[in-house]
Amino acid sequence: GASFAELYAELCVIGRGSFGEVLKVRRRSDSRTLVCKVLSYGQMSEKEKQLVVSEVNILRELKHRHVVQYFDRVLDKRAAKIYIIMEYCENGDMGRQIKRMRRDRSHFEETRVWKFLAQLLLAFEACHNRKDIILHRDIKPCNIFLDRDMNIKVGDFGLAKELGAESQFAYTNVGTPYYMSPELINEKRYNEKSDIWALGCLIYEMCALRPPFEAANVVSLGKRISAGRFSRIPMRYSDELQAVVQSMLTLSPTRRPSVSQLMSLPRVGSYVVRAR
Ligand SMILES: CNC(=O)c1c(C)[nH]c(/C=C2\C(=O)Nc3ccc(Cl)cc32)c1C
Repeated sequence: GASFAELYAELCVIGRGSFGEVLKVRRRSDSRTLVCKVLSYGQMSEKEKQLVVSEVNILRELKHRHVVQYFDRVLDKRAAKIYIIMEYCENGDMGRQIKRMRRDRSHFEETRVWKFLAQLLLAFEACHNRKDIILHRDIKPCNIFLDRDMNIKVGDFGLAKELGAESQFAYTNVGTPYYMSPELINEKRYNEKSDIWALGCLIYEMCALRPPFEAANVVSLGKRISAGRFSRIPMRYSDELQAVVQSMLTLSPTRRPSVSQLMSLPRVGSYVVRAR
């Protein structure tokens, strides 16, 4: 088939992940601006290659307005690279937005935080309802993207997640696992409720512009998370929002609300726009 360069014009590098680069590209056929994740699989084991193939196949099936849309993939056997073409999100990642808010001493309006929560829950609902999908499990601000209207688009970090786990890759995910849930610290299995914990950390960070649990190193971070104490989100936000964040940061996974319980909250429901 046609090569990557024949189909897409490379515009610039807009991100570097632990797995490769994220390029801004223009599709030659219709001049649409898209994004391309370049994965070099030269050093991958057979198992990792299989993981990439299965991840991409899952990506292709998942179509949801709050999940980053997958468009195409191009394999370059000679260069041992796979190009994954996805939707361009003009407002970049949430991590960058939060940094900008902090720098400008600004903040997200409460209504926008509720809207983000509703959109993230819709994306999770789409993922959770497809038991087979392992897309999320690495929810953090830099994996959440925003389109030109500031709508949430959950990234496809499944690739990085699987590759990073056991690959010889310089898995440069040096970030501190701020959103690690208590059950993960106690080596329990990861489950949907671990996503709810991470979602609670994310919503908390959108309000406080810093994560609920911080520490100098992973060990003391683990202790703080297991203790489960964190300060209230800033007073400009309602007790209702504080209560929802508090419920998602419940230490016991079984007592943490599920996606559907959170979606049934009246304040959340008012922001849930159901596809017709
Ligand atoms: C400074 N960063 C940016 O401006 C930026 C913008 C405008 N978009 C992005 C990233 C993506 C983007 O726009 N679409 C994406 C789809 C998948 C993945 Cl893993 C990343 C992206 C970034 C990192």
